[in-house]
Amino acid sequence: MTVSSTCLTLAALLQSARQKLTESAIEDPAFDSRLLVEHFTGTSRSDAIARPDMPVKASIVAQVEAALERRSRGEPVHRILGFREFYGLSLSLSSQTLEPRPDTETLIDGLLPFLRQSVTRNGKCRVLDLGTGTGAIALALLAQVPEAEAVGVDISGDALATAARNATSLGLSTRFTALKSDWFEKISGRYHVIASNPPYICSQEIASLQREVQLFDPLRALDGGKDGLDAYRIIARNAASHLETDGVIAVEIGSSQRLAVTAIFANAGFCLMRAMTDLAGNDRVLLFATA
Ligand SMILES: C[S@@+](CC[C@H](N)C(=O)[O-])C[C@H]1O[C@@H](n2cnc3c(N)ncnc32)[C@H](O)[C@@H]1O
Repeated sequence: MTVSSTCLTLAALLQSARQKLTESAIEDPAFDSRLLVEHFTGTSRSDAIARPDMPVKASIVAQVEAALERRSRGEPVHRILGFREFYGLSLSLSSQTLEPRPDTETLIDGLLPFLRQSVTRNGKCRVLDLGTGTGAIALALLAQVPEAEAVGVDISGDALATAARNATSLGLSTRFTALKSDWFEKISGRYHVIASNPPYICSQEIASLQREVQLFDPLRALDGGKDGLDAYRIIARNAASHLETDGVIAVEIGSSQRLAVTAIFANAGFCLMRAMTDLAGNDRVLLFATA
């Protein structure tokens, strides 16, 4: 059965949407179809239980149908919705922003104690988020620590516009500055926290990524150069000039990069304070301080 652009009940729409995504071999058809139907119908999970016979207008059914078509062709569900949740915040996406991943929330968990310590010690905390994308890291930290301020750097003007929009819609714009810069090029001053989830995939591995990632996440957000480590070398080389004495650097890494990234930062004069794994138990975040 395919979704047709006629009036349907909510239950029938949910069922046919799920069936379409199952037939298209989408990995989690139940989850994705529910997200799309709820978004376009303005309903919630409880409506599906309490009001299964609720009529859905043909025009809304048509919107769901178009979204299912996009999903069937491989477009990630959050790209279709135009937003994704990150650390409890709803963040708008654009074509030049990476979709923030749940694994990156590990970096927020690792950094929050340092932001709070810095506020206790200094009355403030200045954060530099290198490669800010949607603003995910900076905005999640600002939302948790009201005394903190952040500069979000990116090389993509489109990503910075998206990050600034997200800051405004979350009521965080007075503490967030979006700055176009090639890593540290336009950075002046010192920060208590330098955070980054840089591109870290080896160039030659990009072609073998999942099609959702390869086709819909921007290449600039993924490609870390020949060995995937280009951005870490730049960050490690420049961090000392922009870190407060008792400051902390936190980087997200690929699951096989722990030793290589630790060596890059050690050579630049930093010691590993903490290594953290993600929800799947893979190495994901490293925190460094001045040695
Ligand atoms: C993996 S994405 C991370 C986005 C976001 N911080 C997150 O965690 O969801 C890497 C980001 O680095 C940015 N980037 C790539 N090269 C850059 C450069 N030379 N200078 C500044 N930002 C850069 C990309 O545009 C992208 O937004």
